[in-house]
Amino acid sequence: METAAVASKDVTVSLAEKKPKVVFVLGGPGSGKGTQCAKIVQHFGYTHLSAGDLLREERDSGSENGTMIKNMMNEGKIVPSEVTIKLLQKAMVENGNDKFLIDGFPRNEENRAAFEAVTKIEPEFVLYFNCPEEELERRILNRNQGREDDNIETVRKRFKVFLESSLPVIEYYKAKGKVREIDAAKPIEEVFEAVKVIFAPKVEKVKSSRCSSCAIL
Ligand SMILES: Nc1ncnc2c1ncn2[C@@H]1O[C@H](COP(=O)(O)OP(=O)(O)OP(=O)(O)O)[C@@H](O)[C@H]1O
Ligand SMILES: Nc1ccn([C@@H]2O[C@H](COP(=O)(O)O)[C@@H](O)[C@H]2O)c(=O)n1
Ligand SMILES: [Mg+2]
Repeated sequence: METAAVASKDVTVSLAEKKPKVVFVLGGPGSGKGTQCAKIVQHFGYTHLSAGDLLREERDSGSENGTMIKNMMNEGKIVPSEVTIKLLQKAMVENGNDKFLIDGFPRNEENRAAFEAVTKIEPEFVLYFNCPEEELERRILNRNQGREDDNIETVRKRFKVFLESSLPVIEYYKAKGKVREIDAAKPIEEVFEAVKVIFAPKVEKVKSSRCSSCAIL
């Protein structure tokens, strides 16, 4: 226990020194977070960390938390923040990159407040994929990736948790002017066109004065 606490402190210190740039990626189950993150990685050099994928790896690793994670996921419930944050911290410290897309996190107020308190990292912004429930259900039931939680009963529970616990987090960041909302009901390439606008470097507006070395106004 003492060793685990020390290891966790070391990770926290390393992360504080690294000061990574973080973008949170949120949206209902099946809204296309993973699909769009893969594209952002290719075009904009971020590293994609999916909280759900990290929890699935931990569940399957034979760790002491495995059974608890499995039960929570099958019920569509949110795993205690301590577990998820340790996995995210470790993944960020071990990775050479300094800019991360954190997909599916923070899922509730507890996730949000604990991440901020432990890591002292404030996201650059929150990318929010907004999509109606009927479309989410259609996508999840056609996904065929063998996920135990991709069944109609669990999807409905996950969507309820999204409305009750995750939307308030999005509202919290909206009030801080940090949410970039995307209509995720459109086809994949159209959604990515909207995503690109958000990630593309902003070109500074040229002042309307005469350029001294050329004839441009
Ligand atoms: N814009 C889109 N239009 C149609 N299908 C899509 C779109 N985006 C993603 N999909 C498909 O929907 C399914 C869910 O997408 P994805 O896995 O990216 O969602 P997610 O938000 O990561 O879901 P989860 O929260 O369950 O991990 C996949 O089969 C994907 O190919
Ligand atoms: N912050 C999180 C993220 C995910 N979970 C659990 O994992 C399930 C799947 O997540 P996806 O993002 O891959 O859909 C989710 O339903 C939760 O059970 C979590 O607890 N905390
Ligand atoms: Mg996903």
